[in-house]
Amino acid sequence: MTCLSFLCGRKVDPTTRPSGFQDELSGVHNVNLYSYRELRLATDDFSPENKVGEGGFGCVYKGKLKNGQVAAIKVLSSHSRQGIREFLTEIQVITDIEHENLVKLYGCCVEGNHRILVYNYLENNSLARTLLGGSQSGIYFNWPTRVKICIGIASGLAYLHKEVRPHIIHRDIKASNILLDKDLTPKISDFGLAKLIPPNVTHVSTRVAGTVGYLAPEYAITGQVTRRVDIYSFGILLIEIVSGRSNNNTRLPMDEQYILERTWQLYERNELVLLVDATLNGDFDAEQACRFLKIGLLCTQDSPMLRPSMSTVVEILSGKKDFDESTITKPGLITDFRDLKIKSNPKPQHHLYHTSSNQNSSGSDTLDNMTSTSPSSSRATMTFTAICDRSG
Ligand SMILES: Nc1ncnc2c1ncn2[C@@H]1O[C@H](COP(=O)(O)OP(=O)(O)OP(=O)(O)O)[C@@H](O)[C@H]1O
Repeated sequence: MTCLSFLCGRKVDPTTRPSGFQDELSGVHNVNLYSYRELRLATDDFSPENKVGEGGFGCVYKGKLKNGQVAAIKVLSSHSRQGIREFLTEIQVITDIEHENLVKLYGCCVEGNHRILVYNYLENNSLARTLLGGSQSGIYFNWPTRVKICIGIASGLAYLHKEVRPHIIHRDIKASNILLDKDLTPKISDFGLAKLIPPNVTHVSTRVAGTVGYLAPEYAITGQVTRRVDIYSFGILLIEIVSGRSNNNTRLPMDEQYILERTWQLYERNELVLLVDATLNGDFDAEQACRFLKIGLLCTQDSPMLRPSMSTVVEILSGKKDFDESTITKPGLITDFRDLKIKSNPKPQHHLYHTSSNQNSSGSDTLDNMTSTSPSSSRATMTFTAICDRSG
């Protein structure tokens, strides 16, 4: 492994180098650069036995690096233009960032057409696969563990939003992007869609990208990204963690399928406790659990300005700060913008809440209209144009 600044630059064959690579990384220093050979050796030539998962951009392998570190080695699909863009963003955003609740990027490999990211290896997979993925994982998430996970994710996000300069908006907070280490400490991962917010800027306008079910309505409509977009997604995730179910479950009766609608119904009936995961068998602090669900509602309020900042959320979750329950207003519900259409190109329009039959492990569709993915991608990523059609 070579530890280099990309400014000094290790020479990469210009004929095979991904175009724009050095330009885009011109501000990134101290990226560890691994040779392809080292990563091949680390993973026993990327053997299927070492494969630990697969996402939209390629396979992930467990491997042992030359220095003895165990790593997760994410090999990006060589065909995917989106993969290159997100690969670069990931490096730009999280190189040099360290926080207990953020995944650590050890470095990358850029050799010929190979583009590989190397992370610290996290033993207990993602929340989507474990907590929301049924009982097969064998992990029991008791109530104190869930509390720790919720506060950990909130702390990681608060750090991105407030501590890091420039501030970072993640844009794809969801259960499959929360990995768990051996102690079930949560680590936010997948910074491929993240946006850096320059000083004194309140929002950045982009094309809509994110995951249906976690997407803040105002962002889906306007494409304006603010930190409140992450806060909305966090609110959904918080409710998922307390309830142990994913945000959209089509096996449930119609009026229970969308978790946020269900939470609001139960809140209005003063029956929030019914939403708490039944697998806890009543072994939880009911007052705290209902409080967490109400914080989920605070974070998903329709008006972005009413959502608390992530640092406030950390304080409320940890019981250091109170909030006035009577201030909770109606959440931004998918049903409120049923006529928001997502136009897929070149196929006919898809409603936001029914984008496609392809689903990722958390049961969510991923939207990203920046570019198209390789045909082999397992992720439901398509070319989209968001249009707001209120004419019915
Ligand atoms: N640092 C890591 N340590 C251990 N396993 C990991 C690590 N990173 C990823 N994985 C495994 O690889 C799988 C795929 O991860 P990846 O980030 O590529 O995609 P994803 O987030 O699951 O899906 P998508 O690309 O659709 O968002 C994860 O579900 C997890 O099982």
